[in-house]
Order: sequence, then C-alpha cells, then structure tokens
Amino acid sequence: MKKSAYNQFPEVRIDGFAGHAWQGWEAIARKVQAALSQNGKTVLVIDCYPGVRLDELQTRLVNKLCPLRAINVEDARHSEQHLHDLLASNLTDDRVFGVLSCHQLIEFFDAGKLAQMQHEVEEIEAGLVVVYGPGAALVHEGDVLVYADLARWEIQQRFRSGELGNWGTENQQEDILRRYKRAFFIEWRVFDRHKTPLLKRADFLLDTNQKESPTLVTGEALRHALQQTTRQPFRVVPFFDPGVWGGQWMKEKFDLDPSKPNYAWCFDCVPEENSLLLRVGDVRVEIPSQDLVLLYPRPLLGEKVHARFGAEFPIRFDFLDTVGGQNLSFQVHPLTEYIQQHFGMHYTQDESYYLLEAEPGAEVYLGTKTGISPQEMLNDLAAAQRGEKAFDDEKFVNRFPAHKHDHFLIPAGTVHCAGSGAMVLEISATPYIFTFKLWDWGRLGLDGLPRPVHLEHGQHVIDWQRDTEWATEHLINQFEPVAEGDGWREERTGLHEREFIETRRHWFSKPVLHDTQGGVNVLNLVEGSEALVDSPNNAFEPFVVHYAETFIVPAAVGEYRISPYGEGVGQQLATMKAWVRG
Ligand SMILES: O=P(O)(O)OC[C@H]1O[C@@H](O)[C@@H](O)[C@@H](O)[C@@H]1O
Repeated sequence: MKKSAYNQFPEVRIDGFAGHAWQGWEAIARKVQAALSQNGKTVLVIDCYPGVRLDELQTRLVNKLCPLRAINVEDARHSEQHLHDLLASNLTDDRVFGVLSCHQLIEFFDAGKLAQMQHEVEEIEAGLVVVYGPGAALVHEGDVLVYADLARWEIQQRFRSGELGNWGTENQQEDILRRYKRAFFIEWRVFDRHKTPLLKRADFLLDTNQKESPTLVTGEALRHALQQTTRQPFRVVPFFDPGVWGGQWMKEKFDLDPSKPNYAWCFDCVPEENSLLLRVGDVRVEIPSQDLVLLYPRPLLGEKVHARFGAEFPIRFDFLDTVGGQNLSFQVHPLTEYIQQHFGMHYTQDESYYLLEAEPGAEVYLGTKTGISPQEMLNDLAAAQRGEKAFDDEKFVNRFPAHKHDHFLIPAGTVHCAGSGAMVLEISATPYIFTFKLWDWGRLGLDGLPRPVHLEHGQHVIDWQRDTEWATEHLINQFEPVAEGDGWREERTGLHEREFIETRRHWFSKPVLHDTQGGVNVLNLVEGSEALVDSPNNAFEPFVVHYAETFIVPAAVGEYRISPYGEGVGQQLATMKAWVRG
C-alpha cells in the first residue's frame, strides 16, 4: 500500500497544444514523414545529445523514411586518439576532477570530412537526405530539424550498465568515475552549447530517455511549454541513488524500491542533472530540465541572477540520508579562487545542512577543534590515508548534536560531514562534485574499492580559523525572527555571509504571501503534510506540494501564496525558501 504522498513523477501540464506530441516509433515516423516536403529535395537533420542510441534511431526512424541518402555525422568525427590529445589538459589524470571545457563541438570533427559531407548534401538535387547523429547540424541546418535529447541521469544509467562509453571513445569498461568526469567537464558542456541554438529553432524534439518508447513534441509546443513553466511553480523529477553511507529514511518515507539496500542521495533540484516532465495533450514528454535553463534563463532566474550566473541554475536542493546508515566522508570544498584556478568553475561549492529528521544522538562534524595543530591533523590524515592508522577525528574535529529543524551553514573551506542518523536537506550552491574527501573512515565504496581521497587539494583550502568557537558562533542555527502576521512567522536561518544564498523559514497555519522579488526561489515543505501554492491574481494554476517536496518558483512569477491544504489544514506547517542575495 502506498504510504507516501511524495510525488516521484511531477509533471507540468501544458495548456493547449494537444495533438502536438506523439508516442512510439510508428507514430513518430508518420509525423516526421508528414513534415517532409514531398517534392524536390529535403534535408532532414536529426541532431542528438551524446548517448542517444543511434542504432535504434537508424532502424526505427531513419530507415523507415526510405531516404535517398542517410549520413551519419559520426563518420566525420576525429579519431579517439585525436580527441584524447585535444582534451588531455581538460581530462587530467585525476579520477574525479577535470577542468571545465570551453571547446566548441566543431573542434571535435575533421574539417575535411565535414566539408565532404556538406558537399555531398549540396550535390543531391532531389529526394530525401537524412543527416543524423550528435553534431549533425554542423553538416546542414536542415529543412526539417529534429533534436534527439536525453537527460543526464539516464546517461549515467547507461554508463553504469556498461552500455555507454564517452562520446567518441570505446571506453565502456573504464572506471565509472572517469567516464562521469569526462561527461561532466567536457561533453555535457560542449553539447549544451551546441544544442541551445538548435532548440530555439527545432521543428521537433525527440525524447529518447526510454528504450524503444520515444516521444516527439513539436518545437512550437516545446518552447510554449518551457515559457509556460517560467510563469508557474514547478518541480523537476527527483532521482534517488544508493551509496556506501546511505540510509533507510527516504526509502520508507517516499515509498522507494524496498529491495534496494539503501538510498544515499536524492537530487530533487539540480536542473542540470534532473529531468522535466511535460504533459502535452495525453503524451508525457521527458526532457532535461537544463533545457529550460538554457532557453529561458531570464524569466526563470531573473535579471540579476542571470547577469551573475549566466544560463546556470545556481541553487541546489538535495537530500542526504544517513538514517540507519553511516557518516558521510569527512570533507572540505574549495575556496572560490581554488575552484576557479584549478577546475575552471566560476563559483564554489558553498553548502548548508538543514535537518529534516535526526535520530537521537545524531551529530554533524563541523570545523576543527580550538587549539589543534593543523600540521598534526594533516599528518594524521596522511597516515590514515596510507592505511597506518585510523584518523583521530575525536582529537581534531568538532561534533555538534543535530536535531530536527537545525540548520548548519558550511561555507567552502570548512571541514565537515553529516554523521549517521541524519536526514539532511542540503541547501547549497549548485556545484556538487567538488568534494575533497579527507578521510573515508577506512571503508570501501559500493564497488569494493576505496573512494578517492584528495588530501593534496584539501590541505590548500581548509580554513583553520573555523574552530570550535567560530563554528558555534557563526555556523549553527543562526535563526533571527524577520516578520510575523496572522497565523505565520518568518525567520532568517542563513546562509553564512560568505555564501550567496539567503534562506528563510516560514512557520504557518494560515496563508502566507511570498514574492520572488525578481529572483528565482527554491522551496521545500519541511513540516506538514500538504500545502497549496497559488497566485493571488490567478496568474497560474494552483499547485499542490507534499511533505519534503522541493519546488521552484521562477523569478517571473512575482507574488505567490502558500496555504495549508488537504491534510495540512489544521497543522503547523513550515517551508524553507532559498534565493540568491541581491
Ligand atoms: O559521498 P561523500 O564524499 O561521503 O559526500 C556526500 C556529500 O556530502 C555533502 O556535504 C556534499 O559535499 C555532497 O556533494 C556530497 O555528495
């Protein structure tokens, strides 16, 4: 029996545009066929995100259209070795960290072979020519343009199953961390740059997330859907992942697959990784939520946030579950200049832990103990890393008791981790892989190998001033009352002044008015069963949220109201809200 109201598959219902989306290869082939001109010459371009199954695309769509000539653009791609040499300084030798790429996709192709393909397409005088594959639009702009898209989470599943290597390499068997690194630091950046202008003019988007069960939506409906999304609250699709320290709370509370040993992470607001489900007529189309950020950053983020971050969603909400699990790695994140100079990322991994739940005795490790010797601690960590002894955390690191609704602020440079027994809602800046593990408690990862520790990086960024008094005074439960009204009160809870995110908690049993003030808001219902988010002037459809669901309110929304709803009526509810300080 379903215990939880938590919605694992939130959809954005699109107004109008019924008849603009199709499900299954047969309907899709018929629709694409109908869009092609029946006289003279037509060039159909099907550009793809890397990871799209080209064999399926070819047999189920391209061949069905019976083209005079079909060209796979991958035949013009540089060799694996050439790409490797080109990318060597971005790839690095490290297992986890590369350097963000500024490459353009055209650099990955052999100019002569591309020109030959272009020439070949030019020469054809009549009939259908199909150019397909990642980068196909480099050959021809297309009389009809289809973009075959794929979400990053699905790409990761294909990496894990061994089906997929990185684009342009046969490395399906390589260490998963290294494949993820190459995708994160290079491929996804380059292909996002390439796809942005294409999505602005594509005739169709082909959703290839489900094997043998694609959907197709017109470009017009897609762009309308994304614009509509920037005018209303919405959720992206959360994904859940097991980990060595993972716990049991999410499995129980969100009705997740009970056969899995644990769940560690849930990403429920990292738009560059999550999907967005669009309900167009009776068809559910899955697209990367990053498409919304790439196409409509201004109404989504607001002017100031867009000016500062570009087409990047800067706020991350995710869950870390150690209830019935173990400590996270003892870790630290790079200071701003370090992440810029070493990894090419322009802002850093500032974090905070909001406790949704805590078992008795749960603790958060935060900052070093007053009076310790930094060199001694580094020596101890190095000895632990060499396997000579366990790191003496008791001697060097503060541990603070953690209770439900506590908020711990973690500006980059502060050593930290959540201990076991904690259900953390992370309210953080979006960077999420720049974790320098300092000590992993002598355990092995889920793959049976030690997880990578980065003491060398870590020692350059630890701020040793963040000792017991400093952490107590600046980083724990910095609650300040801000305002109150009939049936509600608002508190500021953070973050620290070195972090760009502001957080407010509202306790309420009656409606509360909010305003985006021109900047994107991210919220989570941290207490209470159910609430309704609506527009005081009926500007968007009322939106229901359940306990622990994260939702995004785009900058363009302006005023909105949150009220107890359904089972939440009569309860004391609470939301946590985050935005970028002005
Ligand atoms: O997987 P480990 O290293 O234990 O860290 C778990 C998590 O810790 C948090 O503080 C963040 O840094 C996350 O990005 C990280 O995924």
